[in-house]
Amino acid sequence: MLLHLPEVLSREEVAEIRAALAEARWVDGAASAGPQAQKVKQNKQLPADAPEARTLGERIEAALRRHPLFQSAALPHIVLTPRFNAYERGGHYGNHVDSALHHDPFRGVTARTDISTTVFLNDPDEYEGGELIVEDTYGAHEVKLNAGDAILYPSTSLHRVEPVTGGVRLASFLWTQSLVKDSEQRRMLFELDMTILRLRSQLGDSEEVVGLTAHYHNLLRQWAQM
Ligand SMILES: O=C(O)CCC(=O)C(=O)O
Ligand SMILES: [Fe+2]
Repeated sequence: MLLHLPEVLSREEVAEIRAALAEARWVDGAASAGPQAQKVKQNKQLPADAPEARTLGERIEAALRRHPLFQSAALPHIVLTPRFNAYERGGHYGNHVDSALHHDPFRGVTARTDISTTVFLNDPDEYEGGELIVEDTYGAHEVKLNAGDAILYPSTSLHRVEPVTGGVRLASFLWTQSLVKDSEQRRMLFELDMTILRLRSQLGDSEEVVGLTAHYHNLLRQWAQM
């Protein structure tokens, strides 16, 4: 499941984060990729252990955690500290799958990557190219969102960032270990949760709504792993 999260960051937050990124020290992104991804990666990143990356990353994480769709769709167990990348002058990231495990130097934890997230920090008209393409069994999906919006996709999917042929594409990206490892189970829980929300707004806490809510929690109890 690909999910668009609108307005994770406000316009003001985007502007503040971009101002801080303009002052930050950037390094070659290939250094932090595995052997396959390294060959197809051409971008810049903030060093994963840079103090300024931590402060900015924690702002992104707090904003995501406030977003009701993120909670429901990701069912986060561990959110790794968000990182930052920049693509310009033909910068791109060819087809790859994210490494199964990632270490968070700030928290000293290693997490399984179940869900990948990109938070866009530029509007689409600020750069040429730079689409995030995510492949799943239904084909290839092209994603280019407004500044402050985010996309969630299963970390199992092959994906790439097309060359940026004009302007600069800035983004924050991160991985989440979900309480529910299986993406189909997560999708069913998300759809059930959204349906219950709609029913509750129509019917209030009727007996049926309470019954479905019990099913939701009992399924989550079956499937959640910590
Ligand atoms: O820049 C993006 O949207 C995705 C980056 C990415 O795929 C990665 O760093 O693994
Ligand atoms: Fe990736």
